[in-house]
Amino acid sequence: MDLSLQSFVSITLAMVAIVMGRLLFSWWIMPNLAYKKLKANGFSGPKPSFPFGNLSDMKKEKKSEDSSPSSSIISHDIHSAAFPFFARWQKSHKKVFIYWLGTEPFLYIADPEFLKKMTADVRGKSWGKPTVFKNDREPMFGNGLVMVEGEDWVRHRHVITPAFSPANLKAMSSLMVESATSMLDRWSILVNSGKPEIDVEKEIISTAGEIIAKTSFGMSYEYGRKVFDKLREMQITLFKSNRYIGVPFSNVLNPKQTLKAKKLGKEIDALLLSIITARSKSSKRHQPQQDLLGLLLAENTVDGRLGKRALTSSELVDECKTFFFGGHETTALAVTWTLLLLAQHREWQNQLREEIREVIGNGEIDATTVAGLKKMGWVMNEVLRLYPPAPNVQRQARHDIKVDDLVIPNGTNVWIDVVSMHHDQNHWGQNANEFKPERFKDDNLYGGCNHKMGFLPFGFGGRMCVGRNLTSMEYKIMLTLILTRFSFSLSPNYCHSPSIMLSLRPMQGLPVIFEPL
Ligand code: HEM
Repeated sequence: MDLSLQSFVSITLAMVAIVMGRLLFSWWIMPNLAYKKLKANGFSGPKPSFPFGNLSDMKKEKKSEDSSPSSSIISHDIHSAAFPFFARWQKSHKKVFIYWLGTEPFLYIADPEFLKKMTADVRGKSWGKPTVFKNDREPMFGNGLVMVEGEDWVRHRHVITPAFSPANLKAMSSLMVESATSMLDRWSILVNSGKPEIDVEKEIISTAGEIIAKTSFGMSYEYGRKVFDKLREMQITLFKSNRYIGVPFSNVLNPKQTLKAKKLGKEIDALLLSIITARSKSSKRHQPQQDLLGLLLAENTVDGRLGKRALTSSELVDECKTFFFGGHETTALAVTWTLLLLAQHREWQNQLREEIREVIGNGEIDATTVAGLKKMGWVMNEVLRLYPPAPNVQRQARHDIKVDDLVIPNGTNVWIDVVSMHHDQNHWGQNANEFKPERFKDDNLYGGCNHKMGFLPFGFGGRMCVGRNLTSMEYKIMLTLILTRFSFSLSPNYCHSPSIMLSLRPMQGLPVIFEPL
């Protein structure tokens, strides 16, 4: 071998060794060090295997659950349907244990008291989000509020919170009424033409998508509709693929989808940037637009008040995507699950109609009037308890956290099982799995749960959902409009299969039979 070939081979071998060493370090040594520290606290958990961790078990169990013959029986005791593996592991490892997503260990928590002790002294800016999810959901959230951390999170939250103030939300109610009314007009045409059965899940998700696009970046704008269509396409592309979160090179398993999502991501960013640039120019001459982007732009530039804290154009792009992905499906699923429960409990349809008559009568449906619908608020809370659209909350520790005499080490991934806590009879009583909106009558915040961390539909602490008031308004507007136009019952074709696809959704849709009032 001549000298230059020899040195080429040695350099190549050295580079391969460095790459292999780095991979070994990040996929084997680091996770195992983290695992050892966590395990030193005495936590147990299911046995993982490299490189899938416990994912194979999780996927297998989900499949067998989906094809269960009992899936047509309607039970609200859904934990073992939504998370069969967690329900099974809880039997051997109780409510706090370690499991693995690929090469990443996670601390699983379904015990509100443990959660309270662990989170009491950690401020919003001191929480991180698990790196595996940040990577996986990068095309959806980028550096938007859901994923940013530390001082950046404080800066983003500062600019964004005022956009969701009651006064600003009020201005959005007419957009909601408009979109929901055109959905119901479509339903009326179907019902009147002898097709009273409608799969409401798809309908409501697409209407909520339209509403969030209008309220986020203004669909009436030149590029608004295009952004909306591409955002939906990206969502389908990302979640159609069989995903192996935490497994090395998992993106390579679906190269086509990964490339398509990347391409769509770039196109969406470019379109949103053109909207932002056009708006920034015109807002100097006109009143700010009353959608979230318009409000953020105004907040960003008021007399230079925010100075260095202002969001950059690319951060604003990520926030628009965050509102779309974080805000429409969750809200739509809250309405969808409500239609299931109200179809089963027609006495509650009547009670809500009665309340609408008393509170709104023939008046206008808007932010102020729907705010007076108290019973509807109990129903919303009870639905979010039984069928939480965000079925888990994830965090990553950014420093060591003490829980009594245990230490949860810096870097620990945390997975909080909201579905389990919302159905726990130890905290909600014997009727935990029954639909009883009246439990929120005298305890609007906690529904009589005996633990303050037992009801977390919108998360907790400083990082609690920023869009919860927008959701409450949209939910009440949609439901009021539906209840005043139709009564409804469940179709015999409905198959009860609550499943997790990022959100908690009815896997086989929700066919409902409508009768005009
Ligand atoms: C039923 C509807 C909704 C549910 C169940 C829901 C649930 C959640 C949950 C569980 C979190 C995580 C909180 C935590 O980590 O403790 C969250 C955060 C967030 N949500 Fe929502 N959400 C809903 C609607 C919305 C809407 C309508 C928007 C915006 C238009 C929105 C925007 C966000 C944002 C930006 C965050 C991140 C907050 C932060 O980290 O500071 N959400 N939401």
